[in-house]
Amino acid sequence: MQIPIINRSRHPLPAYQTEHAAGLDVHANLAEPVTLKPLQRALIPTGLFMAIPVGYEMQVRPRSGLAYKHGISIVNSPGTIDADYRGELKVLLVNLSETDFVVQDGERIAQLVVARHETIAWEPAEELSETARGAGGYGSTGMQ
Ligand SMILES: O=c1ccn([C@H]2C[C@H](O)[C@@H](COP(=O)(O)OP(=O)(O)OP(=O)(O)O)O2)c(=O)[nH]1
Ligand SMILES: [Mg+2]
Repeated sequence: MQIPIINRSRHPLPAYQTEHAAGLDVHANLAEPVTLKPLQRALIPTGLFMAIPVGYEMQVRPRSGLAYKHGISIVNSPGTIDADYRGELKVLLVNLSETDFVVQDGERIAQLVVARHETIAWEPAEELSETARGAGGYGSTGMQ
């Protein structure tokens, strides 16, 4: 699938790092580094603008390496980019570690996954079909 994109950053387009990767790594586009103190969050610009085809969404997901090594995650993970959004793609990073983390210009801060989605219409009902689970949840089947 092709997705129209405008790149106003100084960096390459988001790219798959391996042949069958699901996510395209996206770069921070910063005039200067951003320091995230513990539990601090920041909206990191990418300089990218795109037109996702109708019927698809883009998910903005954390990178596991940044999460494991530095406690960097995404507050609204997975972020949702709508097909009708034409603004700049931004990534809402949060520092969940106990030490400062510096986001550098050009750093691969997140990965983008494009997924198909349904558009539904509600069908108001008085009763729902019966199932073995019923209303059980939140650990109702046990923890092991
Ligand atoms: O991580 C994200 C999440 C969202 N967006 C952009 C694209 C998305 O289409 C738009 C709105 O996102 P969302 O619906 O999650 O936010 P909202 O708080 O509901 O804002 P709105 O009222 O504008 O929909 O913001 C980003 O750039 N990065
Ligand atoms: Mg919204």
